[in-house]
Amino acid sequence: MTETTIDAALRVEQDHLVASRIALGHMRERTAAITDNAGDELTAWALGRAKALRLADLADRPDTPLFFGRLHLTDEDFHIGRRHVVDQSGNPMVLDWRAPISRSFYQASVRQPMGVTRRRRFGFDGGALTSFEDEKLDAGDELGESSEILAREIERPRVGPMRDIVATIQPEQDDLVRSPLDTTICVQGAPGTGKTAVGLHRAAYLLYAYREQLRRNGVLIVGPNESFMSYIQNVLPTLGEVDVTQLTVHDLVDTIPIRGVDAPETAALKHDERMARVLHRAVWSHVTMPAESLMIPDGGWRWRLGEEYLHRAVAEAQAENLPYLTGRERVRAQIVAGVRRQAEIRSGESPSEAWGRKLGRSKLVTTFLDRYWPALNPKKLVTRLFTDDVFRAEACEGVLTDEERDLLASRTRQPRLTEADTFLIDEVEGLLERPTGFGHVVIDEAQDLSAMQCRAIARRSQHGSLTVLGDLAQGTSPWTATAWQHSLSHLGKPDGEVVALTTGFRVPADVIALANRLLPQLNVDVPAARSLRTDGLLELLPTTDLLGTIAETVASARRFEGSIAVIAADSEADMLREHLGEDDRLSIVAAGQAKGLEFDHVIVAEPSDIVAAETFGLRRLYVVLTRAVSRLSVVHAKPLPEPLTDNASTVS
Ligand SMILES: Nc1ncnc2c1ncn2[C@@H]1O[C@H](COP(=O)(O)OP(=O)(O)OP(=O)(O)O)[C@@H](O)[C@H]1O
Repeated sequence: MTETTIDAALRVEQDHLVASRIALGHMRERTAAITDNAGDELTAWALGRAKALRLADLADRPDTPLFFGRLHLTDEDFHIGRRHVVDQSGNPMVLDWRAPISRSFYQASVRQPMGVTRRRRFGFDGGALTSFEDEKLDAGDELGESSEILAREIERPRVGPMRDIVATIQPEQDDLVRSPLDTTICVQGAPGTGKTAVGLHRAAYLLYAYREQLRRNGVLIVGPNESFMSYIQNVLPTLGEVDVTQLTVHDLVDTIPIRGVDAPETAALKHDERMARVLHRAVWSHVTMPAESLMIPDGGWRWRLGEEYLHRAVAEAQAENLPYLTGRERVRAQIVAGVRRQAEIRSGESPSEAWGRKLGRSKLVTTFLDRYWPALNPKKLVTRLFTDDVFRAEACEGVLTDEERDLLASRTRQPRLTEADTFLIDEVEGLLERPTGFGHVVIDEAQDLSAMQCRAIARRSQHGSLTVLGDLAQGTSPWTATAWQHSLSHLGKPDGEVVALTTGFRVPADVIALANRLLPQLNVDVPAARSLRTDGLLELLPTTDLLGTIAETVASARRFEGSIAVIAADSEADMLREHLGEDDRLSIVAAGQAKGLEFDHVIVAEPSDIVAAETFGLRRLYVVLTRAVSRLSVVHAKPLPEPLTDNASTVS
């Protein structure tokens, strides 16, 4: 195309963008005009909520493109964007990226054109359309990873929270994003390969493709900590999905105040899967077989339920594998049924439902249940496990060693409950009653979850599916996963498929090459990342004045656009924060908090201290080094950790 035909074509596209924004405005007006005070209060509330969600979905964000691509099929063409936009007569102006036709925008290739003759990608500056790039697939013309628009997108300076990648999702990512609702997938992705992005886009895709199903039970996103949650929290709303629950794994079970801290070996034990067996036994040890008959006065009658009948009622409820409290109710119902049958035989008619309810709730029946199948309080039960030696010994017998059992013992009658205890209490709650489950759960940084944390998630996704995201090489928790199969079993989805992502979109090639030197020593079997990015800067800066060199490096980092982070061992972060200050562009980040985040320029302070600070220190360093989007400076006064010393010289 000549310069002028390109300009003319661009103008036509810009006009289409303006027209689409106007059409979206009309759609919003039509939605706003829908009356929501029809019917009873509940219907009006439901309508009002649906309308508010729809309006939020139709919000125009002037700083993001309404469409980012155009597909020419043999005899029709479509613009592809964030949501459906139709004109006043209902003709499509923009197709939602999640619609079935849009799939070919992400997947079509010269080898498999999927009916696409030409694919156009648009370049944007904020919400303004500035360029386009064509691939004439029918003429054998395909850009793939060499697309300049893709390069610009992954090289752009990062500011603020995470953005969506909807315009440039790559084919292998798209396969994961569009996998069906009934499939659980586990993505083992090297740093910066887009795991988090894929998980969030999958959530948005499922909410579109299975809206009715998911409206009932919803979608949950689980992440490791608050800073990570706030980093990702805007992605789904910009994709039009506002009705999603986003929680840290701690908030998922957060019902009691945490006042204590466990010794490391006690915490590790409490997070071990064997605790599930201990708790199961502790709960069910409360059920005993009735050793008496029950006389029930009812008006002028006295009904008798024999020991054998009651025995059978308890045994059958126990055999049914129901949640504990449902089992208790089952026995109550059997008692009522037994009396009802006698009353029917005696009088020839069946007593009313209200009679049955009253009888079931009577003091006599409840006292009987309290003796043989008592109601339980999860917090009290867990506390008793720590404080009652006999109870603990019985629950742990044959499951834990004596030393392990003793680790659970509390020295006080009122032990201060710890973070690990919240998962034990949640496990007990799950044994008593099934929690309401989500239709789909996305779990990020899943390699760090313990067996008991996985089980807490499993309880909330029993009838739903999962997207499990993580990287075994970045596992740093004391109970970090060593194989995805274990995590998937604890998550209740042993058949989930494990898929690897290895193309890196964040970390420049030189930086990933440095980080990859650590991989052989991380004791995990994962494929290394290859970077799509050949730009970037890596410098190793030995110094005798650590603080001075860090301050100088920060000053020179400010010459470039984008975010800067100084990442240091947790114990040093406060001191550095005091020394360097923080502002819009500069963050001082404790190594323990860096997971999942990214910054244009990362300055790593004294890597050997980061390694020395914890058991999985080398993995922590691997996480820290791979946070860099464009530039990485490693400042050190002590020798570098051994794997980094090979050929270590200033590289740029
Ligand atoms: N297809 C893509 N197009 C453009 N940018 C992408 C694409 N995929 C990923 N990215 C960008 O790459 C960066 C890394 O993505 P993301 O954080 O999802 O990776 P990750 O695998 O979760 O990384 P880590 O495990 O290191 O935390 C983000 O800035 C993301 O926007």
